[in-house]
Amino acid sequence: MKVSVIMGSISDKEIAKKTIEILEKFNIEYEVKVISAHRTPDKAVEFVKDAEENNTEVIIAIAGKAAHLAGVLAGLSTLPVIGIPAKSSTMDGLDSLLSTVQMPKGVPVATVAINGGENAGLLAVQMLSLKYPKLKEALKEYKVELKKQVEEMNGSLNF
Ligand SMILES: Nc1c(C(=O)O)ncn1[C@@H]1O[C@H](COP(=O)(O)O)[C@@H](O)[C@H]1O
Repeated sequence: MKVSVIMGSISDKEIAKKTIEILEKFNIEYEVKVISAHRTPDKAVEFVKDAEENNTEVIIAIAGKAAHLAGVLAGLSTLPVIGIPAKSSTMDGLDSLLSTVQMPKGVPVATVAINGGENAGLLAVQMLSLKYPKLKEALKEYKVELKKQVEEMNGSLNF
């Protein structure tokens, strides 16, 4: 079981960190690579060719601006691809959001929010939990944690 986290550029690193934190919390093996569909198209093809043999079960692609990375990887692979639009330009990430989410039919990319590193990690865990029951249990515990956090917010209301 492995998740591959692919960034279009090292400038997307802070978003990748948020994803990795989640994957580590759930003890999921991962790899991180910089591959650009624009700048290194050959590497994108090569990565997808090897991905399944290397035990990758979910691909997470982070890209800003004209964010074609997730779509290209999805076009090359039958693995689920989660796209994280990165806020990296003068357009506040709306450019990346639209170019990640607006895929033509036949090639879905599960797109999370702009800079949504955590949710991309969690979505990957949820996908894997269909196959690995231990992860399902861990996700249930995570939900309990979330509930506690909201209860604490209510406990500290002070108007
Ligand atoms: N959108 C893409 C792709 C791609 O889609 O292949 N490759 C790089 N990029 C994005 O360009 C932005 C600026 O990159 P630089 O800072 O390296 O110029 C980054 O957010 C990257 O993800």
